[in-house]
Amino acid sequence: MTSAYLDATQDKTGKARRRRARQPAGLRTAALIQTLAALLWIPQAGLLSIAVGRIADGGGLDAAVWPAIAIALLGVAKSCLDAAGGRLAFRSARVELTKRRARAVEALARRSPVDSTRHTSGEAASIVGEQAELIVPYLARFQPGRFKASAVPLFIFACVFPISWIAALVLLFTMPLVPVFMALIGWRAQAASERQLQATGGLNGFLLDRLRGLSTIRALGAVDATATRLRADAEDLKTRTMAVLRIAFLSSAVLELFAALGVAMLAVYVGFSLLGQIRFGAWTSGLDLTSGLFVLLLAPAFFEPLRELSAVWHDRASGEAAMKALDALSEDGMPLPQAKPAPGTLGADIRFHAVGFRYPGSDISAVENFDLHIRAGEHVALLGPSGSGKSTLLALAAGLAPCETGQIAIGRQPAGHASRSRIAWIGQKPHIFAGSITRNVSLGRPHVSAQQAAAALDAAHLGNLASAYRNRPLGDGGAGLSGGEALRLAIARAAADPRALIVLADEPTAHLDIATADDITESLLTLAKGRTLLVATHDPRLAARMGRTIHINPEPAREAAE
Ligand SMILES: Nc1ncnc2c1ncn2[C@@H]1O[C@H](COP(=O)(O)OP(=O)(O)OP(=O)(O)O)[C@@H](O)[C@H]1O
Repeated sequence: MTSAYLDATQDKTGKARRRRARQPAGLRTAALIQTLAALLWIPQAGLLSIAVGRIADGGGLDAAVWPAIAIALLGVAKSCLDAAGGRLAFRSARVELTKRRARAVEALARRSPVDSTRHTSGEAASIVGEQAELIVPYLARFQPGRFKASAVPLFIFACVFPISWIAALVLLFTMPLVPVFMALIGWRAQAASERQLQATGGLNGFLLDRLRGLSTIRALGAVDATATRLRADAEDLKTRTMAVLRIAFLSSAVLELFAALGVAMLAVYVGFSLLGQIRFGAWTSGLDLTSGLFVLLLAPAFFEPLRELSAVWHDRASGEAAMKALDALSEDGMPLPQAKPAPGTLGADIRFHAVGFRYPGSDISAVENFDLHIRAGEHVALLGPSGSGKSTLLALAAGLAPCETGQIAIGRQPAGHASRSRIAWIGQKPHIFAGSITRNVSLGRPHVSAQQAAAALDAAHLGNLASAYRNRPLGDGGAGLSGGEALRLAIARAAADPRALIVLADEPTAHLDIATADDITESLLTLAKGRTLLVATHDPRLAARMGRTIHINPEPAREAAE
């Protein structure tokens, strides 16, 4: 069986290109098994016609015993083959889905977190978790169904033609109408399914985003506007889902109509032939009961695979749309730096050499030709106006995005995968997970023990809070913690990791009152003892506590040792 579904692969330049991929071997075998099961109806129908013919010729019930036993045995074999084929198809489809999901998740994990062209989290979760499931019925039911629908009618046609050319002709003329109409409908179904999946992903993304920002929405009185938008999106999704369902029902109705017409025409022909009213169409003088019944029994079986195919026709549209969405997720955007580890130790000094960087889709460089050497154990502040590229420099040093020009070395290693394990990052808005404080500090890292997490909490002056929350989990997004406490928790996360030789902190004292800011500064300095510290800040009090301050301007950076 030839290939039939789309696949996205990466060429050398990282661009995704589409090609037709071969079906998994399991699906091809499953299609063959299911087709064989359907073909067993031909000998069953033959035996049934012979048995009825013998009884009608006065042979009595005895003449029908052996055919009846053979029919029963064939029936058992048919059921077993059908079940085995279905099972194999389902398993192969799930394996294929897992492969595609893994590919999409790996591609997502390869992308830089600072790439704003990434899919929204809600949309990605919706595609990987929910929409991807639509691939299973498509592969497990539609693909074998299509093979069956192209093979079984041919065999039945080959059996009917030697008995009656007119019956074969009826089948021949009614059959092509079915695929033609289904193709026409399928065309629209594909577009409708894509629109529906887009709406589902969009709604999920919107919902997740607004749930995260619920307190902002409430605080600024935007609840009504958000609810109205949500209602409009839900209505839109409903309309698109109904469009898909309408097309699915229409395709089934069209097929049932043509199948019923074909069977009815054959029944009329066979009936009148047996009554002796029609004497043409058969190769011999006319149809007898055995051959007439055989043709009549095969007629529904001729259309059966096509009817089954129409029942799963909309699976194709939604399955291919889901594959497209999953493949789009698998496309690479701005990758995390993947530089191969160089010989030599990681070290704790940072060297920026002629570093330049531009965000995807932006015409302006966020950082241009930046040079700086930070010695191991040194504490440095990056000071500069908003938008001058301080956070970007920190992200580049953390190996969260590749430099466009120049390079950054951590010790003797290029900033990237290897160096990330040596760096602790304290972001502007640390994410606090729902759960215990200790788990929020250890984050499940195997090299961070419960004792290290407790010591880090003490060092970040969160010991009392940790005792108060011993039996109580923190709420979603850090509900229950003040802004200063959330920042201290982020400091504790960094302090708990004994492998982190370098600490990067992005505006750790922003939006805090002077007393809390001073407190955070002290915690940061305690954490950074014996480690390299690079802080992006607007806070002159924090900068004054560092060993050196680097002033950054949007123009080429200038260094001022203080
Ligand atoms: N993820 C992003 N995608 C696209 N552009 C971005 C992204 N993050 C920052 N920028 C742009 O890059 C430039 C530098 O931003 P950056 O956040 O590094 O500045 P900053 O000096 O840290 O600013 P602030 O002090 O306000 O935090 C800005 O023009 C900003 O709009």
